[in-house]
Amino acid sequence: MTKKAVVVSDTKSEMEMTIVAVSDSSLFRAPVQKPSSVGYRTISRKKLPHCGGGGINTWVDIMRASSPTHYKSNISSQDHLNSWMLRHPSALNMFEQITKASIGKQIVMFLDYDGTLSPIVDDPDRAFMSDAMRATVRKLARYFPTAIVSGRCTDKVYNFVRLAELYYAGSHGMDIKGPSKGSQYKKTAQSVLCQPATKFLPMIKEVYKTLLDKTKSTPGAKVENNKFCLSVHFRCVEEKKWSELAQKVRSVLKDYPKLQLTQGRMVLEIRPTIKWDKGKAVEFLLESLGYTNFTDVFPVYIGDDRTDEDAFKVLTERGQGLGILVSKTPKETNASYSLREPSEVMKFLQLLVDWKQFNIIPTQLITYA
Ligand SMILES: O=P(O)(O)OC[C@H]1O[C@H](O[C@H]2O[C@H](CO)[C@@H](O)[C@H](O)[C@H]2O)[C@H](O)[C@@H](O)[C@@H]1O
Repeated sequence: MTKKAVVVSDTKSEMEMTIVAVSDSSLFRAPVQKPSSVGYRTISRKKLPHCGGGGINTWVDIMRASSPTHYKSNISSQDHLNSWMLRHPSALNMFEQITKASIGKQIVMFLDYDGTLSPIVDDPDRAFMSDAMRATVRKLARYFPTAIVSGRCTDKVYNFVRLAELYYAGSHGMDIKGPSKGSQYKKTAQSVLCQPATKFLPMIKEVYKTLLDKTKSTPGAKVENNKFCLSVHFRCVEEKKWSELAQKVRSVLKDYPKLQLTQGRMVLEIRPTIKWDKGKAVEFLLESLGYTNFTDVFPVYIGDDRTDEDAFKVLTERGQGLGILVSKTPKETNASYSLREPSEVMKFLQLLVDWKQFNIIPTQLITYA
């Protein structure tokens, strides 16, 4: 059967309202149309070259690719955005279809933190979420089991979010904790639910100290200890120093083949080489919540970063629920939908609350068209 979905773009253009034909089964899947590689960031989320592999230039290219100012498109950026929006429509405009697809299923919410609940800022220690966002997430958790899935360590992200009723999967899912109080969805008295990388703790501590020492002479570089993983931030490092910084990180990691390097938004992330990521954390949490049956659950994952792609991919592969990428610019993604920024994430979460609380027909809520 074929349905028609109204896609309304944010931007003033001929694409403002487009009727797209989508089949029932493809509505919540990754887009059917294969994206042209022209103008897309082609640096994939694969691991960065380790000590042996890839020259220093490869590293710097990868660092550049994570900076929006370096993003270059061969086609007009407006056309590019419009075509991307057709394949990843705004979750606000698709709200009715999303809620319809969830009927008869329990929605479970997975929310990334940085760039999703809080705006990206220069100082990682000051990435606060607004009180309004906190109040919205609190309401959301009353109606739907809700988990924060973050690259930060669980304690740190908890200190930003400060909602005891949520699940937290910190360190890219390597430190999963259940609600400490106030959740009807709490399934067990245990607080720590899963820590698959415990044996790496001494190594991570050692590398943290070495990286602090090695990078202290690079102005603007910041090393963050996320317990089971580390972040080396280069957002505030002058571009001409990126190569030097990459070289320093590389020289430290060459002695630790059991650690791998991945990349986030202007950050190099160091983590154990275990087969565990945000996608695995989502699967673990769904099982912990008792949703082993594919037909009774509708997971929704919202995130902005490359590490969130592991979770989007899991949902796409399971053919379950949907992923929403938070981005203002076109990016290669496994997510089906998009939201432009944290303020839109808040609107979407509020729509879910209103829909559940007041049973309001979603179209009455949508004013974005
Ligand atoms: O999975 P997340 O919750 O998105 O965590 C990923 C990284 O987020 C933080 O860094 C990012 O946000 C900072 C504050 O806005 C920004 O300065 C930085 O450039 C971003 O990469 C966090 O500090 C990292 O440790 C996380 O790995």
